[in-house]
Amino acid sequence: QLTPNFYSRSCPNVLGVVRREVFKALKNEMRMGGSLLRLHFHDCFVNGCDASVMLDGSDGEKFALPNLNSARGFEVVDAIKAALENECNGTVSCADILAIAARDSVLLSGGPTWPVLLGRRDGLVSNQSGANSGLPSPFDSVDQIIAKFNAVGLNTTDVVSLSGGHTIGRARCATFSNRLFNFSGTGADDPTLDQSLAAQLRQVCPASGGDGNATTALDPNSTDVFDNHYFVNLKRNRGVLSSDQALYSSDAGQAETKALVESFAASGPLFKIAFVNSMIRMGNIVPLTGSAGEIRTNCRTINSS
Ligand code: HEM
Ligand SMILES: [Ca+2]
Ligand SMILES: [Ca+2]
Repeated sequence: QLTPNFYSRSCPNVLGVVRREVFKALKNEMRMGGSLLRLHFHDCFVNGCDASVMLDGSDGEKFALPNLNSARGFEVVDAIKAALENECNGTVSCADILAIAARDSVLLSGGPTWPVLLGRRDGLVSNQSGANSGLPSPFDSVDQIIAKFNAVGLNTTDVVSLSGGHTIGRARCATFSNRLFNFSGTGADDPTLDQSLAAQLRQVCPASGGDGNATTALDPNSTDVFDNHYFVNLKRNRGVLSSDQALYSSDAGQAETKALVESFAASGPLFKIAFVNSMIRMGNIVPLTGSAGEIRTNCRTINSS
């Protein structure tokens, strides 16, 4: 059972310390807000929110396809952890750090805030395979993505509201360039991709050669601001990932996701309320509590006994 007051006696400044470190990181690079939000998501979907994503080691989640050359922000988490070890050693879990840093990243990007529930403990294992099978892919259908959310206890509303996390951050060409050239062997672009955006994206991701790691904003024209513009984009066929656009355009019986996109596009406040609600639900995915797991000293390694 998580609670917002978990550290009120053992580490009363925890929230201030994390806020200060996240602020520093975003001042240096606004994109880090997106990277930290995504890290919490990738943690919670694999073995629950237990900081498994943080563990080093060649069979760890960091080497799974959705994370390799993609997940970022590990050094910022290290800095937060070091500051907290200084403040109240052996007390705050890496899993809770990821949850607070995600909340602060959203707030400092102009989004909503909420009381973060705390008291998670850190897990002892991290496997590539769990991340490969549990994390949604940008090439998944809406039905496949819903199934992966259902598998961790989240619903279709959570799929759409949390996809709104793509209102900030960036994506590499490798994750969407299949939409730009000879889409699914049709000889043309993805028909659900706006032509002028397609032309823009082809500048970033040229057909041949170029830098496969080049990136573009997931929410063109509102990159660093946590707003509902992402949903407005979807209504204009301006979603960057195929999995984004499919929430609105999929003809595979997804009237429900389309209706949710419509309502979040129409109302920023409605989106923000739904996002907060879903973030709390995501942060509750099978947390280790009580004496399960441990409080890591270094987020990258389990404690030696
Ligand atoms: C619904 C299924 C989802 C899919 C298929 C998906 C896929 C992706 C992909 C492919 C990228 C780009 C990665 C790269 O370029 O290497 C990305 C980035 C991102 N995702 Fe998602 N994502 C999903 C859900 C979420 C959720 C639930 C959140 C958080 C609430 C989230 C937050 C982000 C953020 C903030 C970025 C940008 C990260 C950065 O700039 O470092 N995504 N996502
Ligand atoms: Ca995890
Ligand atoms: Ca935005």
